[in-house]
Amino acid sequence: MTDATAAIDFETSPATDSRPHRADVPRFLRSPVVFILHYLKNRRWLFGSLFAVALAASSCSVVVQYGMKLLVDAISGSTPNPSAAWTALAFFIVLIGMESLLWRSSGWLAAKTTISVGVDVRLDLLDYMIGHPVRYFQDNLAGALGHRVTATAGAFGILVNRTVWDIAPPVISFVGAFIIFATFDIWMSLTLAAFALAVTAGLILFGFGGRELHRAYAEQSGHVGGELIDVITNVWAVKAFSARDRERSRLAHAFSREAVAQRTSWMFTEKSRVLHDIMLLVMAGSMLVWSMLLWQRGSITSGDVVVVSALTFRILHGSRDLAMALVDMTQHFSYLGETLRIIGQPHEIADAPEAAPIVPHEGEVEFLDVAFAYGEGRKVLRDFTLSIPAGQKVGIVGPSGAGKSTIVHLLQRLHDVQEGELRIGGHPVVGLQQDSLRAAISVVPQEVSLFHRSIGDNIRFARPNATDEEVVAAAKAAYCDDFIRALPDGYDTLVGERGAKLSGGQRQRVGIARAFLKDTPIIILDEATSGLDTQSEIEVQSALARLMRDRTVIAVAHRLSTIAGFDRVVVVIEGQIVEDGSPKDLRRKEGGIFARMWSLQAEGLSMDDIAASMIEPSREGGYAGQVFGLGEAREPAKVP
Ligand SMILES: Nc1ncnc2c1ncn2[C@@H]1O[C@H](COP(=O)(O)OP(=O)(O)OP(=O)(O)O)[C@@H](O)[C@H]1O
Repeated sequence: MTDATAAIDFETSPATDSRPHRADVPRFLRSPVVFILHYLKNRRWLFGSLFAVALAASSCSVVVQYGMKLLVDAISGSTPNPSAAWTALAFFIVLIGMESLLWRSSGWLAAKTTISVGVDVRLDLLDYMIGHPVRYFQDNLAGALGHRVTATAGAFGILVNRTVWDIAPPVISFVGAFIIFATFDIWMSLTLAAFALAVTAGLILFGFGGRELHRAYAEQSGHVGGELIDVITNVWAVKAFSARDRERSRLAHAFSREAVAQRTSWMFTEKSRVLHDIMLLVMAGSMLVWSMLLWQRGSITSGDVVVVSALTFRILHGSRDLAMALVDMTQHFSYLGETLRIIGQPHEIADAPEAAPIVPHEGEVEFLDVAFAYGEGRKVLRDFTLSIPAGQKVGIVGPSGAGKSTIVHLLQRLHDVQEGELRIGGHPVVGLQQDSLRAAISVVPQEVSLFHRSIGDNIRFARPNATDEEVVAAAKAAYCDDFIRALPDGYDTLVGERGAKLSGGQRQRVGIARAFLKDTPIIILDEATSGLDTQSEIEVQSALARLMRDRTVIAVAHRLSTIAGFDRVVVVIEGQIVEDGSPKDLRRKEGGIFARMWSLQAEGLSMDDIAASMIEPSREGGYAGQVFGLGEAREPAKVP
């Protein structure tokens, strides 16, 4: 992270003690202009030098033309003057050398500045982006976001480089030519100005006309890129369904649509070149004729004719670069604006300014009258109260959609509660920094998320400063050590994309090893053993049993057998606790829901089959929550 990022200036609204805090967006992400100025200001001396050197180099290139005029005048006059000719030549050569030196210096400065800003931009955008909730990454594809971050860094470089190399030189040439032409004919200067402005404006207008074509090509190209990646990612399905030819012709279709869009966009650029060539011919021809007439009348020298022709060509060539640069820059500018709109949205969940960097050491968890809904949707949790003393192991069970995962997500503060309060170790979670809150919780999810790095690094991800011995100890505790040592490179073996080279059970155990290494007072098991075969489940269960010792555990479980040994089971239906007690007591409870779930699962029914068999459809035909025999159980549950 750069200093700039570290000092990100969050304008904040006054925070209250217990309400969630919504931070405003850092200033530099608010508009493309502010964004660009932010990075220019961060390296003001380097960028200042870059622009100064570029202006000096452009000026030099105009003066070089003047040097040529002096040389021609010295050798072509009626009385040749060798000493003036040699001086003019020396002046000319020195200027050419200076111009090269200045342009090369500008190249060096541009490389130094834009490359480092490219690093900063990517880190800053990534840093801010990671603060968005998980839902944001579900709504915006990961590949598209990654591409946007990289392209934005590129866009900044293009905007700077275009300004330095395509805008500064023609503008300086124009100003220089205007001054030089004015020394022999002011009307010539004014005509040149009018012509150059008309050519540039005409080309810009024409260029804007093509924006839609270029945009259509960019869209097609992005679409085709996505299709190609989709096929490669799903190569298993392509092979399994013998779909090679089908997919090939599907892609051929997409490629040819892209080719049409590309050709149209390219041809438009060619048309603008033709237009420019015609303008160049008319203007350069007129200026040359005009200067020749002035020379014929003896008003100007041969050198003046040379400088008029050289500068006219220079300006006209520059005008095309200028027009194209301006069109291109507006496109990059709007891309930047779009990126800032997507990435620079306010964080839904942000640390309050006074949030404490305290890592809770006690594993006590309290949900106090919590209500929660996703967006404007129905309430997923209502009047939800649950107190879990430190060290207790609680299983949360219930049908699909009951709100079980929501409960554990709220605990990690992936969302903020809308009513009530959530406390961990006695601290309201909204009063803690998110990083310190999460440092107190280890999560073993159903799908452990692994990086395409070595298996050792993946375990160490939980605690980057852990020693090799600690990593191995965690792996041993999670029953991973044996299988890791059997891998070709042991702990250095790369695990493949998202851990593809490991089995489901092995991935789970790596997840458990991470939790051992993180060593937190609270453990969340989010359906950690579903989807495993019996052998894997036995291994994972043994690892979990060790992990859970002396910690608070909250486990979302579909298979009731996995929580049979827990201290407590909470049955949740439609966001409310309907039963709460030890698994032993609940299993024995006459007519109890858990007892019926248990016996139905023993008969081989899944949790959803059980839920369906226990919920009676309402008269309207939907499930209105008419849960059999839940009248008493719907009373707020008591902590055992
Ligand atoms: N990100 C989300 N945006 C909108 N609604 C959501 C989101 N996540 C969950 N829901 C909804 O909230 C309700 C509770 O979901 P939750 O995932 O907590 O249930 P669950 O009990 O864990 O279900 P399952 O056992 O199927 O995982 C469901 O109706 C679900 O559709």
